[in-house]
Amino acid sequence: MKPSLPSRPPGFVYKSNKLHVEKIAASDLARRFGTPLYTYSATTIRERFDIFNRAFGKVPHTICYSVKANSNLTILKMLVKLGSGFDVVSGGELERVLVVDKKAAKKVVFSGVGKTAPEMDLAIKSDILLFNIESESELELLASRASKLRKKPRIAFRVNPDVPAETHPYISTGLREHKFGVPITDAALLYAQAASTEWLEPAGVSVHIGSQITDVAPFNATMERVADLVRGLRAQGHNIRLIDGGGGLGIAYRDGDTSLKAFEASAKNYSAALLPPLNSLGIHLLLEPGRAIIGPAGALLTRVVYSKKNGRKTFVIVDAGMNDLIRPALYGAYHEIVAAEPRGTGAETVDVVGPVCETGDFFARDRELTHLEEGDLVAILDAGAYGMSQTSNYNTRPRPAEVLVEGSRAKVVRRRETIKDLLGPER
Ligand SMILES: Cc1ncc(COP(=O)(O)O)c(C=O)c1O
Ligand SMILES: N[C@@H](CCCC[NH3+])C(=O)O
Repeated sequence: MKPSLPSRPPGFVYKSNKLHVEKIAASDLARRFGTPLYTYSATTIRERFDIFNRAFGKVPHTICYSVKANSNLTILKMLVKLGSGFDVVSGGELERVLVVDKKAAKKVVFSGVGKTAPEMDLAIKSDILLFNIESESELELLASRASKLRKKPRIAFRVNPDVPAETHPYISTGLREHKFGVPITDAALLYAQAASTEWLEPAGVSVHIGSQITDVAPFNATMERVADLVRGLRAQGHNIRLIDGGGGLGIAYRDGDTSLKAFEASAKNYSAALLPPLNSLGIHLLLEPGRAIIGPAGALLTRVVYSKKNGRKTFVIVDAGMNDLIRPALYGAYHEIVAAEPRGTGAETVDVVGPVCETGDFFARDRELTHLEEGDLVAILDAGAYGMSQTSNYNTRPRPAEVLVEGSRAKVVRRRETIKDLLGPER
C-alpha cells in the first residue's frame, strides 16, 4: 500500500478512511449521481483563483481564465462573480461566456490560429477586450470584418518568442516551429500594417509559450523579449498598454505538495518571474491561467467493473474510459488514482484501464495501488482541467455528469448524457 494517500485539500481529503469531496463522501456522490462522475470542489476553485490573483498584488492586472481548461457554465459563472475575465479560442467558448454574462465580454481575449469570419463578427459585435492575432492573413480578414461592421476592435499580435519550455511537446507553443503566433522578429512590421488600416486599434502584445510549465525561468525570458518589443513599438508611436502573458503555470500531478500553501508559493514564484521585466512599462497585465485554477479542483470518480489477469499483468477495468479523460492516452499524463474507501489489504501493481477498444485506453500502467476489488470506487485526481472539456463520445459513450460540491451541498451542473442525446443529430 502507498505510504500515504494523496489528497487535494480543501476539496479532496480523507476523513475516517473515506475520500470526501469537501464534506460529502465520494461514495455518497457516486451512489446519488452514478459513475463515471466529474466532481469539483467550489471552495478549491475560489481559493485558487484568489491565491493567483493575490500573487500579482497591486500590479494592474486582469485574470482571463482560460475557458478551454473547463468550460462548465456554472464554473464560469462562479469565476465571473470572482471578477474573472476569459480567454476564449472559439466562437463556441465566447458564446458560453456570453450566455453566463453578456457584460463579461469586456474582459474577453480571443486567441487561436484559425478564427473564422463568423467568429470574428460575434467577437467584434460583443466588443471584446482584445483580439490576439496570429497571422498576417488573420489581420487582413479581421480588418475587413471590422470595416464591414464599422467597429474598431482592439488588437494584439500573439508573438512567438522562440523560447523553449519544458513540457510535453504537444502542449509546448512558444518555439519558432510551432503553429502559434507570429515570429517576434516580424512584429514591428505587422503592427505598422495594423495601424495603417483604419479599423484596427493596436493596443497590446500577447504571448503564450505552452501549458503545464513548472520551471518559471522561460516565463521570465519571454517577458524580457516582450518588454523589449513593447518599448520598440511605443517608440514607433503605437499606444501599447496591454500585455497578455498567456497561461501555462503547471501543477503538481505527481508526488507534489498540493496544499493551498504550496500553490501560494508557486503563484508567487510565477509572478516573480513575470513581473520584473515589465517594471517600468506601466502596462495592464492580462493573465490566462486555466489548469492552475481548476486542475486540482476536480476528480473523476469511476467504479471498478472487472479485475483480470492476462499473463503476468493485472488489469483493473473501470467504467470511465479515454473518452472521459484523455490526458493519459494523449500525453502519457500522470494522474494520482486513489481508492475512495481503501481496504488496507496490501498493494498490487496494476494497469487501470477503461472499456474503450484501444490499447491506449489507460489511466495508469504498472502502478502500485492499494488492492482494488470489483465494485470499488476510485478517484482519478487533478482532473478538473482538460478533463471534461476534452471528452468525446467515442465508442458511442455518453459523456459523464458533472457535480459541483460546496461544503455539504452537491449540485449537478451538467447532467449525464443519454444514448438518446447521441442519436439525436442523425435523426
Ligand atoms: C492561448 C492560451 N492561453 C491560455 C492557455 C491556458 O493554459 P494553462 O491551462 O496551461 O494555464 C492556453 C493553453 O495552453 C492557451 O493556448
Ligand atoms: N489539453 C492539454 C493542455 C492544452 C493547453 C491548450 N493550449 C492538457 O491536458 O494538458
